[in-house]
Amino acid sequence: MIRFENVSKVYARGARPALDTVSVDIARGEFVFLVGASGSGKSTFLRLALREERPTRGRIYVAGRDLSRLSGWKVPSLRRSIGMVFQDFRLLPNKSVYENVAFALEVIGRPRHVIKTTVPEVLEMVGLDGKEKRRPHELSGGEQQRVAIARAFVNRPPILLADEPTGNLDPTTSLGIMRLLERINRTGTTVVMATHDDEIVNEMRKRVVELSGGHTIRDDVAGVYGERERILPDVAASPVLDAPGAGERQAHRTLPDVGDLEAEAKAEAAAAAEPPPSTVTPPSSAVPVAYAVPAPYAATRPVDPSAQRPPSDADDVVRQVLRERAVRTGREG
Ligand SMILES: Nc1ncnc2c1ncn2[C@@H]1O[C@H](COP(=O)(O)OP(=O)(O)OP(=O)(O)O)[C@@H](O)[C@H]1O
Repeated sequence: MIRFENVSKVYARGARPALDTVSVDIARGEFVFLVGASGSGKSTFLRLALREERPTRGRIYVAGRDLSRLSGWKVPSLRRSIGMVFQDFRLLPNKSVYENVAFALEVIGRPRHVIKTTVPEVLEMVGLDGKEKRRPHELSGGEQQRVAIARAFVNRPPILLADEPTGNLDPTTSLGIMRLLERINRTGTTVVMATHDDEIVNEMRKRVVELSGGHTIRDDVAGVYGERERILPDVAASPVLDAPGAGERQAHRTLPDVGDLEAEAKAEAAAAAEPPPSTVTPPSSAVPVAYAVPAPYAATRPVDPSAQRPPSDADDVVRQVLRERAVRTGREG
């Protein structure tokens, strides 16, 4: 479905390649995490697949098309076969939830009666029925991302690309978003997600392609985020020892059943109402285990200011979680 053959990308003459001889083959229906430090080439990979950028060398095939032979007028048709989700949601601020999703169908000329039936269906699928009339600023971050996913998926593209879709969300909300992406993947859609989020990658156990300095340094069928499997092969699979401090974080994460939108919505609401993490006592069964493991790499991408909305209790919790993560990352690194 997506095939990179010895692909290199050099943005400016003399610059280090953003991607260097990368070969990756992603089959129809796969779910793939693209991980790597900031600047390793993840977004470049996604932009090349979207034909937003052209490779300097190598061949790229997407949804049966050889992108090197794709003439300009066929690019919109390629893009219709790819849904794209971003960290900062990129919703139209003056349009309602319904209009944001409908817009994606209007621009490709779908008839009004199709839009009228399709939009409510997809909004129900992402758990936003009842919120059709709200504007983006009247939604939580998780809800805004659900709108963005609905918009990306409403045309039922065979491929969904997501660039840090949980980067602005707290852990519980992120899990709800992951469940949604997983559900979309189960409909047969190929999902490729660039992320820094070690918890999510470790939890999902999907294929992991790791980039470093533009090179592919790892391609694991059911991988974890960082180096731990190679360092501590015996403990890496243990849920309690899954990550340094995982016990503390576990106290904030209620894992809803797959497909249970109501439970996911409740979990998000509970996360927003929860006191900051530092005031929560971890359950005795989840006592954090102290062992020295190098941090894989820091989540260095800053929260995008364009994604900001009026402050709420949920924002306070998110800020607190991000602060704590930053402190923890600094301590481990
Ligand atoms: N438009 C551009 N012009 C010049 N250089 C670029 C451009 N986009 C990216 N780069 C460079 O290419 C390299 C890879 O960047 P890329 O954005 O693909 O990394 P990334 O892994 O997505 O990083 P992050 O996790 O921070 O988003 C970096 O060195 C970056 O500075």
